[in-house]
Amino acid sequence: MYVKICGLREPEHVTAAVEVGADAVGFVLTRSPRRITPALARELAAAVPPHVLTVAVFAGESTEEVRAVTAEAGVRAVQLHGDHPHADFVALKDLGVTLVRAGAAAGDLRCGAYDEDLLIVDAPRPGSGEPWDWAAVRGRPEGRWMLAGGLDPSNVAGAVAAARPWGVDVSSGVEVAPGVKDSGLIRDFVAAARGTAAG
Ligand SMILES: O=C(O)c1ccccc1N[C@@H]1O[C@H](COP(=O)(O)O)[C@@H](O)[C@H]1O
Repeated sequence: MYVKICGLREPEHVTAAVEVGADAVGFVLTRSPRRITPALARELAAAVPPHVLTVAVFAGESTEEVRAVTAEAGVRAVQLHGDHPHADFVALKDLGVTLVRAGAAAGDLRCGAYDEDLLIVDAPRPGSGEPWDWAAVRGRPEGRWMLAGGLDPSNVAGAVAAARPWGVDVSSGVEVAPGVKDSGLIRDFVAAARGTAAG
């Protein structure tokens, strides 16, 4: 089970995510209580070992802005929310980073349909922490896709059983307040997602 922890802002939480075995860590570079500067993202990404993917999260910015900010942040993947056309993903191919397409369950659910490398199937309002009907997508997405939206340590195992994703992505569910992560919740989430939780 691939696990991405998103919206990280503090070195201690990046370290916690890496230590408990997260596969990817996300930095939000778009409008959000979790937004950080490209310079801080670069600093945080520099401490992440190469086997963990560093992801910059955008929502609706132009490809020119995505390109410039990604270079400044020094990350290895770009995650695009919003109604980006296929052409935007094609235009970003030469960045040489992993491209992640994120959207609600209403869109095209085939990973690769837009030349992306990974797909995230999310709630209608990304980063809101609102659960949705995860079971409704079971059997529909194809390829390397992550389930997101309202996941937390207490519900992720059930969500995985219901939707059968390749991976999971979380932000709000490992926070004690909007934008404030908790290392214990990060640990619990990764364990629960992989079915290794105690008790
Ligand atoms: O986390 C944010 O603030 C955010 C803002 C804008 C676009 C995407 C954002 N995060 C993504 O939303 C989901 C997590 O949602 P939740 O908070 O766990 O319900 C995930 O894909 C994040 O990468």
